[in-house]
Amino acid sequence: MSEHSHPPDPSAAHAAPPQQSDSELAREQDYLISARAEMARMREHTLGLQAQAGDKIAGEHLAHTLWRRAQSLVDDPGGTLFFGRIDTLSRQHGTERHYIGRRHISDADGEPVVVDWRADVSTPFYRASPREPMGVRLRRRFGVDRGQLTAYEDEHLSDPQAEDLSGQRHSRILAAEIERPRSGPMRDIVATIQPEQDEIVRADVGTTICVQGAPGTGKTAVGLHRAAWLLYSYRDRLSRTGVLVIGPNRAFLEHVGAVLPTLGEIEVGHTTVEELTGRSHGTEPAEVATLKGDARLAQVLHRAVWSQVQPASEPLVVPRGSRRWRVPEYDVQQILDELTSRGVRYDAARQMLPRRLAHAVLVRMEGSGDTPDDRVQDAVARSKPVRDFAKTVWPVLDPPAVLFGLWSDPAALAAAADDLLTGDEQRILLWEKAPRTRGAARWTPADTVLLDEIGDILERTTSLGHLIVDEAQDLSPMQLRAVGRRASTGSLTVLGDLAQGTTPWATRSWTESLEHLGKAGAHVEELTRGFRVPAAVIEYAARLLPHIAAGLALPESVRSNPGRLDLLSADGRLLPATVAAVRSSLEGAPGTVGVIVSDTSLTSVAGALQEAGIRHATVGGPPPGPGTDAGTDAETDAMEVSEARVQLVPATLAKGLEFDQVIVVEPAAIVAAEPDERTGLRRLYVVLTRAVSGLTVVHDDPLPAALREN
Ligand SMILES: Nc1ncnc2c1ncn2[C@@H]1O[C@H](COP(=O)(O)OP(=O)(O)OP(=O)(O)O)[C@@H](O)[C@H]1O
Repeated sequence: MSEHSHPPDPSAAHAAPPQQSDSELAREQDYLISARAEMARMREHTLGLQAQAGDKIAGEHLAHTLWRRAQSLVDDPGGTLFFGRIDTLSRQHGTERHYIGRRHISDADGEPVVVDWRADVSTPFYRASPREPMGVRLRRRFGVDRGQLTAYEDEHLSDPQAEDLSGQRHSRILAAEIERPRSGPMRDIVATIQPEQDEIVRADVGTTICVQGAPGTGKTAVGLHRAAWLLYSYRDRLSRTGVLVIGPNRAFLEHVGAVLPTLGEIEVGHTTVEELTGRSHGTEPAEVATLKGDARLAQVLHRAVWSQVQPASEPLVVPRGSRRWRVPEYDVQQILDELTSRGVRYDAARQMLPRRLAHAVLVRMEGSGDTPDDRVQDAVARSKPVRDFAKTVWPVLDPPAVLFGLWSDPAALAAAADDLLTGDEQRILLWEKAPRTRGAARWTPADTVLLDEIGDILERTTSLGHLIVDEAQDLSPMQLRAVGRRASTGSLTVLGDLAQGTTPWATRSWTESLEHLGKAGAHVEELTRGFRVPAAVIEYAARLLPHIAAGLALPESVRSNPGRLDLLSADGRLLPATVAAVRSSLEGAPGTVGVIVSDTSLTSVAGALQEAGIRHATVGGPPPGPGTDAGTDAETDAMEVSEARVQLVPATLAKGLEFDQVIVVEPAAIVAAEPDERTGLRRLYVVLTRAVSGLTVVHDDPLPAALREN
């Protein structure tokens, strides 16, 4: 690699002054200026277009599309329109040069000035290597600061002497991006997507991929960029069928929610797994929730629904004029048997029943010499005797009624659970005291997943085009089924880390999870290079791995900064020591400071920070009670999490988040807050791996033994 500009150190590449003396850099800067002018021209052109359509609604739609297009062409003077360039040589096209940016820009003749990073021609920018140059002679990466190009780095890939320089250790620009202190919500990584990540991002639309990866290996980033790439590459299909991102909680979605809009994709839904299946009000012991998440429940529910179809115990009798037509029980039963074995949903079959019964009546009419036509069949199907008969043998159901029946009636549960659940298991599922009506039932989160399953047995759930499921290791088999049925005709990107599973029902194997998702056999890819956590911190956290997920590969930090790790014993003064650690982090470096505490210590730590005058916001909302930041400090209270440098984080909401510096308060309490030690240590592993620059562990109680081992 030849480097034509010299940022003082890797992490300062963004701040390096423009190299005005370098004529090549100046030429590239001129190109950027002309690209900006072309983009302004494109915007002017779009603004000048009139929305002319056949009718009012089409006109409004077109006007909205034009407005959105004009919005997407607003230039951000603080950013750059391209971050890379490739010069390629092919027999077909000769020498070509492409500038790679976040969006496509063309000149007045329609010739590309900047190509979208998602276009096929951009692929070699991410994947080419000296071993496989993909026709690339030159790959150039640009250093950028406040809208200016500050540096560039070249790789001459067709040079047989060239070494493989794709790793960030060799690229200051790449290193600078990775080492950048974190502040605010997650950003896109389009300029620096790595080859192994790019393979996942650009996998074909029909491909379901499962990505196992240690903390900070870029799973979330890859999933979001995959969504953006899919929408670009299959726009028509996916804007019709939809793309949805599913994350563990709202705090996580706020952290990642800006990435897709920055990439120009505003129509991707973001939801939590709980929101996916509806609101819940009740709580229950982990043991019960775990059982409700067991895949056997799918069969129990299936039986509970289909057993509502009653055996034909009476003939169908339909009076018409002076005649009474009679369909005997065994003929009715044949119709019921045929409908139950067709593989259609309960409601679809129920709706077919009246016509089937009417047909049986018509056959009898014909048998006695009548010549009834379709209208007669319709009339018979709609007649009261047929409708009443159909309703009796094939009742209308709704999910709450079915679940209410199971949880309140031991006989009903026993009939459906039969050989599937033990007597003890059935006992813990039953309500101790059943609510009087199903409207009064306080459904728990696990119940809502079961209601969703019943809903799907009754009526097919609409499938989307693509789903990105993050932190998927935490989903129960029944939750996985709920996600999977929303991708039954689409595909999935499943992201997670077995070592970070903190629910009682966390998955043990991706093979199993994929089966529950309805995508058995889908490819599992492992990412092992860590872009967030520096070596000193990841090595410390990895002491927990043998206790939480033996067999998983140690993550390899690719950060050149080894990071800072401080273990502080508080000597009985936990809160003052925490405050001091926060102060020192604030003074020591720029970027966010995440203070991660056990959920039960949230109030006391919030009080201590506030007393010390440290402005902060609490992830998930301020804790209740006096002496906290709720209501007592208007300034703190009003602060958005995304704006706060100091963020107080309950350990249960830390998953998926990252902070420039992290202070973990009292690890023993974080472990003890979980129902068992393994889950506690997994929670600790999650919180210890949130730091980009430095980790401080403040403790009064002894550290968990697993962390003391070396
Ligand atoms: N190719 C890359 N270039 C620059 N930064 C990257 C790259 N890949 C990942 N990162 C950064 O590394 C950090 C971690 O990424 P991300 O949150 O996607 O990891 P993760 O595997 O989902 O982590 P976790 O399992 O801890 O939630 C983010 O700041 C992300 O922007």
